[in-house]
Amino acid sequence: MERNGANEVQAELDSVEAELEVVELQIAELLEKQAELTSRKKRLLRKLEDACESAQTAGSSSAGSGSLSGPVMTKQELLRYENADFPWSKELEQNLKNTFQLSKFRPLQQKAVNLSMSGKDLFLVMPTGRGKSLCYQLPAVCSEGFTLVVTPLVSLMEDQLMYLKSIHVEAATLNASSTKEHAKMVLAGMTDTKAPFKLLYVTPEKIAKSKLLMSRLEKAYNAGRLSRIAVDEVHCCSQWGHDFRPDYKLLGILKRQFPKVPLLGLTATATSSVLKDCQKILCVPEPITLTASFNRTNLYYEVRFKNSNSEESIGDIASLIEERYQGQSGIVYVFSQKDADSVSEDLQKKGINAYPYHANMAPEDKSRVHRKWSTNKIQVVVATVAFGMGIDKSDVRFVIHHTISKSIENYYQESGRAGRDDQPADCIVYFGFNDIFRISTMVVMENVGQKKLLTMVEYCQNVDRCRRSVMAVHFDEVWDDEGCNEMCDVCRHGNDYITVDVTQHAKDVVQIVELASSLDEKLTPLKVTEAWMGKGPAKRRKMIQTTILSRLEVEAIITHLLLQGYLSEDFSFTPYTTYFYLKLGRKASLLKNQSHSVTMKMRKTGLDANVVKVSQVKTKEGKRSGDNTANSSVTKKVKKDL
Ligand SMILES: Nc1ncnc2c1ncn2[C@@H]1O[C@H](COP(=O)(O)OP(=O)(O)OP(=O)(O)O)[C@@H](O)[C@H]1O
Ligand SMILES: [Mg+2]
Ligand SMILES: [Zn+2]
Repeated sequence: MERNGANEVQAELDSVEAELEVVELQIAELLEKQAELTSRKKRLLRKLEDACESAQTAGSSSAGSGSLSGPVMTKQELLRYENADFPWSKELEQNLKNTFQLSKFRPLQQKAVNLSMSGKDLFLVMPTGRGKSLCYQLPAVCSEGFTLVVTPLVSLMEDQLMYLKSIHVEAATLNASSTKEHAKMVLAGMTDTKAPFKLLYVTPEKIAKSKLLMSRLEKAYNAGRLSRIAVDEVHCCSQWGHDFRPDYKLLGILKRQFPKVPLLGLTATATSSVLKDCQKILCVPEPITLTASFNRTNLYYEVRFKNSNSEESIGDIASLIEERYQGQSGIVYVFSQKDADSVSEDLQKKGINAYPYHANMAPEDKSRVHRKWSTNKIQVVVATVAFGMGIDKSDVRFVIHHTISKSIENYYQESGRAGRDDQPADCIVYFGFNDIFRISTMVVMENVGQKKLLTMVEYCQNVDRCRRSVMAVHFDEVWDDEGCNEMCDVCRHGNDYITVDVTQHAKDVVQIVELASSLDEKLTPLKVTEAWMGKGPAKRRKMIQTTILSRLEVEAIITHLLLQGYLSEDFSFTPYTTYFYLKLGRKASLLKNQSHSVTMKMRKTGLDANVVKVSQVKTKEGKRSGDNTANSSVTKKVKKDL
């Protein structure tokens, strides 16, 4: 009797505990939702504030030219720097036209130049290819003495020197490959009143390691000849940035030793927390931050599904290049050096003038490919991310990602090589299921590697928000959906989505993973996919619910479950490789709750009434059909199974 009583109590206790677990997860979900809403609220308040302020100063601030911040000046005060009535304005104007041969400033350039000419410390965040270099080159030409420019790569330096030489601006460089005589000449030139150069480019290593350089800089400083310090790619200071370089950490010495020299930090991608970190590292007390809108209006963003069959995606890329970009210049970014070689070979076989580029090539081969591509003798460079910083070809009409990037920042930067001439250009990413895990195991050691990768996956998987708005939120920018102008696949193909209930699918997949774990087995995403599709061992098939969905659909749903936390990653290390397995995520137990449902937004194209419609978002017809666009084909078949 007593024993029975104890059993009953135990059973009730178990059930209460299970229920409690579900409640706790629901609380966690709500807290997540609260955080998201709070951040949206903050953004909207900022937007409102901006709107009120610009209404007060009607007409004086140009829309879309970016936002400003900084403790030293109010927005009102900053407006004055947009003007051309400074003592140096005439000289700037003349040099802009005659030396740089540019007809007018681009948004924010004039303000940045004026602020720097006034001796202010400045962080300039401006999308790649917008013309950050001019913001220190022009002041350099119009100031006494010289500007010290810190650049992370020698190739970047050489490009700039070549360009400056072509417009007859004197510039010099000091790096590891400088000869003794050259270095001697440059060091002497730093205090020469005849000013043999206006810009001196150095690597951060030089500052960190060369006492001689520091002592000459000090002399130049005391003689009033060090007019400005520019730190290019300033995000390299911060470990949170996407391109951390240890030597940048030591650059604080510059501001500490030369406090009166204005410093200008430049970057294309830095969130406010990265900038704060850079500010601390560089010892700049109160910089003004100018942030140009990240929005590159001439770029069309698109995501396409990549089939696990690589032949198919190469064929797709080849016909795109042949049909849409005939005779036009472009880049295909790939995951690895091996991929660079094989993809370019495949494209060559299909008659496309493509060449590989990766870090492991001999330096002369790399520069030959770069040169030939720059002069249009090669149409397509098939490259790893080694082909990155400093690529400044203005007429790149397409950047195709054969594999997703490892973060949104990286994607923004890489795709941003397109359309620097402001003419229309396309940024297309091929989104493949297996690539997620290839990259995942590569970034496993990085602090926030997984989190960043998942934001990229979210960008690709998403079909219910403008691609630009996804980036804007990521870059902390206030976003207005009209800013896209149908220049992304989501906006262009109409806002015609439905929400599909995938609860039963989620339960089936979770059951597969659960079963494996009860048998002490780990499943890779590929194994989960195959098991669910009924391709696993016959004995196992009887114990699970298999599906008739297509591979792409299965992959889309598993990706969704991973992004939503019903599944999560489980790494395993061997001396040779890292394995990615799927395990139950923190939300998996929510599925035990009868009332819990999992939904997924999908494009409506081709759907009929069999689909479980939870809510129909909008029904505007798209301008083009979106068949090759991510998720469209998924929805077509989900209906069969639902
Ligand atoms: N006011 C302007 N009008 C027209 N073209 C300009 C203007 N300012 C700069 N450019 C051109 O824009 C191109 C890109 O400039 P720059 O290399 O400075 O970009 P960036 O912002 O430093 O990009 P990245 O982040 O890739 O380094 C150059 O070819 C430059 O000549
Ligand atoms: Mg630059
Ligand atoms: Zn859009």
